[in-house]
Amino acid sequence: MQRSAERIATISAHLNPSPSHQMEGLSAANCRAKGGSPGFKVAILGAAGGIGQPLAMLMKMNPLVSVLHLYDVANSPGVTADISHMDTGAVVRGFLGPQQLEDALTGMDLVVIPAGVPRKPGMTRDDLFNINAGIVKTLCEGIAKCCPKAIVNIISNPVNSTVPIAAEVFKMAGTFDPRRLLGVTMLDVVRANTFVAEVLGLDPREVDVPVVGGHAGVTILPLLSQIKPPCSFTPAETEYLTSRIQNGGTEVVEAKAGAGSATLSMAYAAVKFADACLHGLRGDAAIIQCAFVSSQVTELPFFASKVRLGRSGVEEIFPLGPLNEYERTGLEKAKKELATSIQKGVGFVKK
Ligand SMILES: NC(=O)c1ccc[n+]([C@@H]2O[C@H](COP(=O)([O-])OP(=O)(O)OC[C@H]3O[C@@H](n4cnc5c(N)ncnc54)[C@H](O)[C@@H]3O)[C@@H](O)[C@H]2O)c1
Ligand SMILES: O=C(O)C[C@H](O)C(=O)O
Repeated sequence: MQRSAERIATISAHLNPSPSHQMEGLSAANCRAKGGSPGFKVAILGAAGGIGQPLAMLMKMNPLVSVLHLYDVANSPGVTADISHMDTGAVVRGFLGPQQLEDALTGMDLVVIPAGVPRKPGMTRDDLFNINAGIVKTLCEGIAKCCPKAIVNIISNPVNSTVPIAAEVFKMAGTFDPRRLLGVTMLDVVRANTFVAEVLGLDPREVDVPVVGGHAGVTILPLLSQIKPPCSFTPAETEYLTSRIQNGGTEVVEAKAGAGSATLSMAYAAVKFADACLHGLRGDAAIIQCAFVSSQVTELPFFASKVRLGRSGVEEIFPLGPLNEYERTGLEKAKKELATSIQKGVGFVKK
């Protein structure tokens, strides 16, 4: 946790304020502010995108954030100018293009990565691999160099491969700490809570569905037998809910009809997850969320399950707990597909 001491000067430096900001000798650079509130430094890579923009807005509203760096290869100055006018505590700085990546990353406590292309109807997440693998690799090389101790939240798809890519990059750089690398599967939990609450006639805020495995199709495995509050489902309800949760992303991709994939619900989920990471970093007790992490819960090197977040990132990984027959069958299918996706990510960096 660090105190920001250069609040206004940096806003001005990075946004190139227009003359209207500099009337009568007073510019943002010589206002009297001494510093921002104490908190964490967070970077968003891909901050001008469909997820990046609402994510940046929500992170600017988070009282745990003192400095917010918005990096993209396009349009980050405009998004930064816009977000920086919000009267919340975090200082916002914008960074544009690869030559500013290192400045964007230096000193960060948490880096959130939604950079990359989204799906169009008819595509799988794996169809994004060819473009997004290289993007995530480059960004992670920057993290290894400039903020190797940062917690990294990977949103870019296919998460089942991009997280292994990040791990390999960090291993090659000698900076890999498995506790600090987390694939964001929070949207699956958010969807599961919503859909289950609909079926049961409950408030979604009172429902907690563990979702394990990974983040694509059959690798998304909701454990309906372990929901809180404890409830039972008919076989038809189990089938409907599992299928809807596994295909929630495709539901949005088809509804957007070529205009991208989930952005607003994802920004909400990303901020919920990033906030949990920040509470963990602050040392708050019992911060537990599902995430796709380096894991020994199964024989696979990466797996999503409930984890406890703390000052070092992932401090405990919980076992899957008792599964029913339906979930055990789902787990075998999930592991088979996950193994291929993980290997594809590892191979991409090693080749
Ligand atoms: N994990 C999840 O649950 C989840 C949910 C939704 C979307 N996603 C994924 O998130 C990614 C982004 O989705 P979106 O809808 O925001 O896409 P988008 O196209 O709207 O935005 C992506 C942004 O990334 C930027 N970008 C491209 N290359 C970059 C680079 N090298 N460095 C920095 N920024 C770069 C683009 O300029 C753009 O602003 C996609 O891969 C999508 O599949 C994941
Ligand atoms: O479905 C997608 O391609 C985006 C994301 O992974 C989602 O689950 O919404």
